[in-house]
Amino acid sequence: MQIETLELESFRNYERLRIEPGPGLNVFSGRNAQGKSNLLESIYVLATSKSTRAGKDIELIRFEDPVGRITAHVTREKNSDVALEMIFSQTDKKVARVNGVRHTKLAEVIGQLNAVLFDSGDLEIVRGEPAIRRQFLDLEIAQTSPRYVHALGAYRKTLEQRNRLLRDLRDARGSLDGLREVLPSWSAQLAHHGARLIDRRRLFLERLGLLAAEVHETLSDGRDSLQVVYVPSFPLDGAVDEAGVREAFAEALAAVAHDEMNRGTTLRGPQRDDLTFLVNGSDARLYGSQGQQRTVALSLKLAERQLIEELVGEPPILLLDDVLSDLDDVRRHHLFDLTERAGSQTFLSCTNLRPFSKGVLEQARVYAVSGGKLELQ
Ligand SMILES: Nc1ncnc2c1ncn2[C@@H]1O[C@H](COP(=O)(O)OP(=O)(O)OP(=O)(O)O)[C@@H](O)[C@H]1O
Repeated sequence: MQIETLELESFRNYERLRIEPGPGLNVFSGRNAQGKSNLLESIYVLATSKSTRAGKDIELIRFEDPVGRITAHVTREKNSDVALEMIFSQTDKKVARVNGVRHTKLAEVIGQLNAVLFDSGDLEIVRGEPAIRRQFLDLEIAQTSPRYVHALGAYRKTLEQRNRLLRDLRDARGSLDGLREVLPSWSAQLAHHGARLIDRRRLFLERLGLLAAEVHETLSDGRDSLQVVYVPSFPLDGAVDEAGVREAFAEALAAVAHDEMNRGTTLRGPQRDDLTFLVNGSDARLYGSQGQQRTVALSLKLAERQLIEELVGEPPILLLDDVLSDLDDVRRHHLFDLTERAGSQTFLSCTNLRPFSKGVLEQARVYAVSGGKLELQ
């Protein structure tokens, strides 16, 4: 999968831009606030229809302009080449075109181009709150599993209703017998939808954990080991499949039902899941150095890259937004080596070229970024 041409029109601080990136490493170097992240963001938006930085689509349109546009010509090994276009307007909904055919349902566009973004925000996956790790899990699994997206929606709805019931029971101080009678059926529904999420998360993490451990070993030059541990909110007790998880979940809910009625909220389930990243056996969130935490985040993203490749049959595009600053020389060397061997077209932003060896720069296409303009070096 490769972007042959990328064109931006009134996107962020780019008035007009057209580039023909190389098939391997593309480096975008420049001072702060020149448009490096904006450029990488445009590719991510084209792939996923969402920005991780913009709260609203109109933030993507260049100040004062009515319409912003991203266009790319993508060659793919497994599918025919594709022309992608995404248009943002101050007044209308965003529109995407695939080979000139207009789509307003963006779900039909996602997946035409696969990209994995690594930016400084990903560090929060390691050191932030559990909710960030759950969001990471949900986003990554959703990319390749529409079934998971459905289960997630159904679970959230059921959880909301069950919590409302528990609040009613708490506020009525147990006097509403009729309400208490319906709790088991809500618990069964919750266990039904929740088991699907938990089972999928478990399988996904098994695969991602193995891949991330391999990448991590290479990035740390064999010095640090990584273990990704799934921490569900109740013991899975050897449950081997979705039915087993459902049973364990239902039992866990029954065991805390009294407590839940007193507190007015659901105390077990995937909304309380967490992940632990063990580096050499210690929790990286609590004991890891910043460099080690960054290496864990980078390993997860590179593992995700590999998983997508396994699922779609060709390597996705890699977007590395200012990730070199906290890696030592050894990790940096391995990162370049890995991305090169992986065969992913890579877009990397940085503030200077010092971290690169001569050999890497000779192979790369290097652009200087200044004030929303690019110059090929
Ligand atoms: N919608 C917009 N219209 C015009 N300019 C914008 C828009 N959104 C952001 N900018 C400008 O883009 C610049 C930031 O660009 P970007 O985030 O790509 O920086 P960067 O080169 O990656 O810098 P850093 O190294 O600090 O991360 C800022 O000057 C900001 O004002």
